[in-house]
Amino acid sequence: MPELLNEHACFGGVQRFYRADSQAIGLPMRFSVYLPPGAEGKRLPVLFYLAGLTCTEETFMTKAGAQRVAAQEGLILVAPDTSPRGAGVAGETDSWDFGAGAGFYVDAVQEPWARHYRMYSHILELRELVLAMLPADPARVGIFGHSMGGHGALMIALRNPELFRSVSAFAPIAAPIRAPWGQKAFGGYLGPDQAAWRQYDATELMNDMAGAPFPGGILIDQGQDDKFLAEQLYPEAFEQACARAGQPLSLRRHAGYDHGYYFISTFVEDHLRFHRRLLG
Ligand SMILES: N[C@@H](CCC(=O)N[C@@H](CSC=O)C(=O)NCC(=O)O)C(=O)O
Repeated sequence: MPELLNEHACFGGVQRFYRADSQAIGLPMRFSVYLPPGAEGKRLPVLFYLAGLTCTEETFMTKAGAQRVAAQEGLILVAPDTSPRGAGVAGETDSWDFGAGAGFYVDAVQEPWARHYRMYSHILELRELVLAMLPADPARVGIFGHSMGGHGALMIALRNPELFRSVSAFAPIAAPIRAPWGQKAFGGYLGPDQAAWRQYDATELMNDMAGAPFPGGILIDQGQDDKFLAEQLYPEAFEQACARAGQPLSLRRHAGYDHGYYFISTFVEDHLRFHRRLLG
């Protein structure tokens, strides 16, 4: 059973932080949950948020300001950590864009990462755990995220449209195969064979689609003053792949906004309402 580490009243609901043994990771993993008011005796929609490089299960809950709208909309929010912690891999905390805090939501197959760095499987396992422990409706689960996690949300949703009914992202690393961050992570976790990287690249997955996996649309917000935009993010590649597949996409470009949580907190309400509308 998950261990409740702490909880805080928040907008009439409760903000909780948990630790639970992870079969996928082989270590305890932390995650956070926001439970809106009035959940007793109900089955509520659930929205997973995947955070970016250097973040933890706390970042979104403390910085995005999402709980007020989640309380209004009756949405459960769940935020996992971004990597295993304390895996004991030599050098895992040496860089901020690979290793600890940078799991990239893939299942590593390269040593020495393959034993614990299995974040793709962890997200799917956490979905099952959350559905079993919370007043959650398994037919109404959405996913979104930011940067590394924005890409993780797109990629996991595209691979599992039967498990996630809605998907959106803030400034995702939309085509990681083309990005220095993605090349470093996929090379390290998956090895040199780039053919094996495609299964974890949202743009490549969308390029392979014969039709729209999310006919209700996908929402992406992107700041135009994002210092990572030109080198790392490639939203236009994902946009072209969606157009090719006939996937409706709302890619909103915002002048003046950067990559950080001031940007996310500005538009998070739109994302929560977007998911609530699609999840019902
Ligand atoms: N240390 C880095 C900056 C790291 C950073 O910007 N992380 C982003 C996610 S980037 C892609 O996944 C983030 O969300 N940080 C947390 C925050 O509170 O802003 C550098 O030196 O540039």
